[in-house]
Amino acid sequence: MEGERERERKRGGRVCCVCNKERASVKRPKTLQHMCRECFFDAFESEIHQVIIQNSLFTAGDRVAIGASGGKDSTVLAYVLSKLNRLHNYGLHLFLLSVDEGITGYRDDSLQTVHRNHLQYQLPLQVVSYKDLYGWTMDQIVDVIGFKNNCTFCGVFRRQALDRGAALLKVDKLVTGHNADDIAETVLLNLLRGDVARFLLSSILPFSYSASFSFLYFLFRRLSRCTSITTGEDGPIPRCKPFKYTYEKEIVMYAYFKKLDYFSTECIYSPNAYRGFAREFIKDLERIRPRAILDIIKSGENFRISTTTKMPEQGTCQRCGYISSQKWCKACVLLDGLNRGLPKLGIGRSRGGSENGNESKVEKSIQGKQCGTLDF
Ligand SMILES: Nc1ncnc2c1ncn2[C@@H]1O[C@H](COP(=O)(O)OP(=O)(O)OP(=O)(O)O)[C@@H](O)[C@H]1O
Repeated sequence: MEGERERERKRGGRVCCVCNKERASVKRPKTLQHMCRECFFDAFESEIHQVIIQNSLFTAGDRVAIGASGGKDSTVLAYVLSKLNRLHNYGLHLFLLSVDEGITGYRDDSLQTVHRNHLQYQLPLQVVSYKDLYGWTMDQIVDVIGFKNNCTFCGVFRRQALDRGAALLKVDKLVTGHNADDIAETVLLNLLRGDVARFLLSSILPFSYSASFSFLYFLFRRLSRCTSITTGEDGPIPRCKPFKYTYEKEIVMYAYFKKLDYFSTECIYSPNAYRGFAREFIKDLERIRPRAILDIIKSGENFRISTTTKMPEQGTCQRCGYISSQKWCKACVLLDGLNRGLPKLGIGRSRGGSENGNESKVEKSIQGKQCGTLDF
């Protein structure tokens, strides 16, 4: 063993810290360990397996839809989940589920990747489109709403489209490729948008108690939801994030070394400077201290809603039957605005006319969702 290390050192390289035989060709971003490719693949896959087992994400026989965008995260997820399913006999029936938002020059290209993945991984594919479900493509929505609030429409519509596609496939669960960086980023963004410090301060003043309480309630609800590995258990289809603890850099490395076929262009309608800034900030922290990503997730997890807090009652939308705590679901409110030529109606700019216009000021102030939040 020592001889092997010595020989490698003389050749100017390092030996893999796991097998102690092969030349290390990877420095794991999460642990900074030097590993050979095969040991990196093993470590990467077995960590995801542990997350799946420890969190009881699936039950044998489950039908599971993988939200497939053609990007690196969902492509690696489809590949790894198929592999683990075979290797550990999970007994899952896996499907690819794609939402075609109708974004020319972006989603049409990435969908071609998904079609190839469907053949490469031999997984059945279901595609649902905004055009079929809502009568509008994102290109058409951007024509009327512009670039500023289009992510709100896209996020709300995608969330529902995934549920509708999952219902068509009759699946028990939906998994998405949200990774540790995405989750840390969302925790940070929710804190930045919510201005916790100010609200914590005002919550000690009696006259502003109820406003502060409702604000913290919404903030904590978002924080605990965005860090939960499984969400939507009270909704139509539970959603899981098997990559909750998987670093983005490692997903990219894995996809690169495995030569997986994925699409890597950013959405043309989502410049989102604020999220980009949070992303850069997290990458800077990671450079200094790789654990920072996991620590931020941990902090988000620690914001829990007290079990005595009254949750809003979950009902169904009177228009389309989708789950909603209001008379109309958010997608119907947005659609109503679009169809009436008042596209800003549902995004908190105008209150007029909406049958659903009884949302509190507090909820409105935090509902401007950006593309890529974990709320879709
Ligand atoms: N159009 C879509 N159809 C199906 N699933 C989607 C779609 N867009 C996003 N998702 C799911 O949501 C996850 C996170 O989406 P996000 O928009 O944040 O993309 P991302 O971080 O670039 O992920 P990816 O690399 O998989 O595109 C994706 O990994 C995928 O599982």
